[in-house]
Amino acid sequence: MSAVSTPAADPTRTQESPPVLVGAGLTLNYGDLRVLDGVDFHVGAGEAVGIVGPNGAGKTTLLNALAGSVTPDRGTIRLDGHDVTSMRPELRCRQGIGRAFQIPRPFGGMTVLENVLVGASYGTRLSRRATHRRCVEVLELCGLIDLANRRAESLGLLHRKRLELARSLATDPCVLLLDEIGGGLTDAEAAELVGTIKQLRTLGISIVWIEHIVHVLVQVIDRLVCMDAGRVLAEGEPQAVLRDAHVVDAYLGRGSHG
Ligand SMILES: Nc1ncnc2c1ncn2[C@@H]1O[C@H](COP(=O)(O)OP(=O)(O)OP(=O)(O)O)[C@@H](O)[C@H]1O
Repeated sequence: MSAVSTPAADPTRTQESPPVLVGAGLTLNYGDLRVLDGVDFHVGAGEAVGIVGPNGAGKTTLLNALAGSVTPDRGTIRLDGHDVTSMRPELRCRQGIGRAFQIPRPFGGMTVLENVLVGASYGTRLSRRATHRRCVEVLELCGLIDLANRRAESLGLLHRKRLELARSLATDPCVLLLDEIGGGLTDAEAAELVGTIKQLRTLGISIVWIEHIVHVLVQVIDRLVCMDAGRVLAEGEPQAVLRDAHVVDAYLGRGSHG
């Protein structure tokens, strides 16, 4: 790994922001292809970590492993100190790992509010009244309250992305995993999305965000991780990582980012 890595990136650190979600030594193969190769990753309480890297670096697979939709061949994943390596994704969701996907797939035939209600009913154990209140809060936070009764499939891309975010927030996550949610947005729309994600940070939610639109990502994150070929190539203070010669060579120099 590059020398950019800082002591603050040590998963054993015990400063104000203790690690909430930790992956240690994560290795995963698809047949002969090693997609994750001994990845150590962590995000602290209230911390926002960005992940960049060239296509095929293993970024989404890392998120899949953290969320539980794939199980690593080796390594462990801990949430709040508890081993969740073998825990199914729906149970991890109930334990506080929320996820928003690159391509929003709202439930068709349902309104915006109903979509968010599904997330809240599924991910939390709140009473009916509290669930409804939570959904209203989430819709307000995501700028969707005025569209609550609109059919989800009638939304434009930005609002679909907001709904994707709202659905995952409705599950009451302590860690939110975001996979290229800025993709396809105009600069103005991406700026709006940044505003929303900054608001989430004020609620103390930890964020892990894979994003090729680096200038958008760096407006939000505390720490940047660059992956290449299933490994962590560099991590640390975002601008320092972006200046790192290995990162420039493996990622920025290839022009694969947005
Ligand atoms: N289910 C799968 N079966 C076989 N190979 C897979 C599978 N999922 C991912 N891969 C391969 O694993 C490698 C890493 O994929 P991954 O999607 O994690 O990369 P990524 O860094 O997220 O890339 P991108 O920026 O293009 O989304 C790629 O070579 C991909 O083709």
